[in-house]
Amino acid sequence: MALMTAAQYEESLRKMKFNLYLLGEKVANPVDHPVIRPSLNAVKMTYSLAHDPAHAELMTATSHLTGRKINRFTHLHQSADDLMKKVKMQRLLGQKTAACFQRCVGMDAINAVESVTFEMDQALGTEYHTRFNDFIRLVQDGDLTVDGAMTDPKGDRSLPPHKQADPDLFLRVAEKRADGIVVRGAKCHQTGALNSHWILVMPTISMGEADADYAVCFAVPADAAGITYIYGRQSCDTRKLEGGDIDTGNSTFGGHESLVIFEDVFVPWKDVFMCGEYRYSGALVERFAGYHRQSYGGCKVGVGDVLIGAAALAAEYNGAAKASHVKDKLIEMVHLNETLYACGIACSAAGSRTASGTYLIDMLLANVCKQNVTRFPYEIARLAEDIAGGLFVTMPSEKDLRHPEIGPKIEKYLGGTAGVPTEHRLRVLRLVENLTLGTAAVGYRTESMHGAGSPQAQRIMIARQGNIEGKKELAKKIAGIAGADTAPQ
Ligand SMILES: Cc1cc2nc3c(=O)[nH]c(=O)nc-3n(C[C@H](O)[C@H](O)[C@H](O)COP(=O)(O)OP(=O)(O)OC[C@H]3O[C@@H](n4cnc5c(N)ncnc54)[C@H](O)[C@@H]3O)c2cc1C
Repeated sequence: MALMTAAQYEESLRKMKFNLYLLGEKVANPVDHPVIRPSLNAVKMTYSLAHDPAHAELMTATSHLTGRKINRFTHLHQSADDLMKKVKMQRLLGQKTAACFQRCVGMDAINAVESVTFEMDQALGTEYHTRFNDFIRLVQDGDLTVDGAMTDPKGDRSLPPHKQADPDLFLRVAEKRADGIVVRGAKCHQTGALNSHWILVMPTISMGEADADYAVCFAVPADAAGITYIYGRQSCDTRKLEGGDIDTGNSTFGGHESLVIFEDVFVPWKDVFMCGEYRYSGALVERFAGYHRQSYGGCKVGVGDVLIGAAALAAEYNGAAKASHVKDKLIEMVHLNETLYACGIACSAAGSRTASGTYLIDMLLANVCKQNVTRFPYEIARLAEDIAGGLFVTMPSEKDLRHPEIGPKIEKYLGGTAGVPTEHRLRVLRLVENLTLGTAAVGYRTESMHGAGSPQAQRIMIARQGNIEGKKELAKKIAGIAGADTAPQ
């Protein structure tokens, strides 16, 4: 089986035995839990669209390892065209779900680990890449969802891992055995962890020699013994427990994040892809972050398309659609959204081949892409809130709308343009709320800020790759400045 159906994917998750806590209670069945279910539905879309002939070109690829047709989320990019198709696929899924569909972190992680392990084996004579290819075959043939786990709790941000008051604040190798390693620590903010079959753990920062125990990369079944999940709260999440389908804004799809704790988890050597080679941790972090910064030039754009559509509908439903400032605000939203897309496509088109054959995005452009992502969705959300009017945060609940006595009063007083049902107006306003302040704002706003690294992380990469010295030489030549300067650097 190289392509699972959405139903097979759901069944495969039912067989997982997660040790999960949500709202202070142990959850035996995450698949049917009303708080979690929308996030499963979003990942399911990555499976169902792969079977739709209309989307097969974006959603599937040919494995360079087996020659079989696989889901693009399990593919190792073999060309710049593959990189561009990835971004287009992410936009499509953002449009279909208006939420985080979670499968990108694993795709970005496998691509980063593949090229780095190749380079490690070439330089060090290790066998990490051979092992990793076996893991990739498993993922591709089984059409598995992988959680890309990079972010450690990090404790005191001014201290490296080995200087933390608690040695487990970065995930580490606690014991090396003949048959494998035992790891301890945690990963925070893990997107889609409970919708994943495997976790691919990577180091979170560039490490030095004293942190060699923390320079560890491995894969582990997501329900392995010793792993505990504590489900992350999202704004307005308990609305999903109230019944109805208006107040959630998007009752079908969502995303999720989780705190994942590893307490002496055993990993056999076959699934270990870095263990102490601290010099390679920086490259792994940079490549994973680079791919993920590219990803946002697709997924956030697709979600942005839905938000722009919702704002346009809100204006139509309250009679303001023809106002020139509203039209101009919608144009500005499109301009910002397409700028993000242009960045995602550009860093893909300018991608290049790594030593392993896997294609890597242009790092400078991917970092510029993400830097824009830390800003533009906020502006798009601001404009959507402007156009929506205040009702999207003050309107009564669905239960009030359905109430025999007060429902008709809501119908009468909260209607907009004649002929548009009040319920339609309220539904679209709840969607705006969902994307700007509700559960989906986790993905659309704060993940845009911090996901794939906080803004400063991109500025460091831009400083490193921006070639200011080269630009100075260009200016000197044009200005007719010859010879060396003595000005302090
Ligand atoms: C919705 C969401 C989903 C995510 N999904 C995933 C996922 O699937 N997998 C994954 O691995 N990670 C994931 N992340 C984690 C993401 O990569 C981190 O949030 C990001 O790297 C920032 O880390 P932090 O949240 O610990 O913030 P912090 O490190 O606490 O940063 C807060 C601020 O402090 C600054 N700062 C931090 N350290 C230093 C320092 N040493 N010196 C100077 N300034 C510093 C930062 O620049 C920032 O301004 C997700 C995050 C979010 C919000």
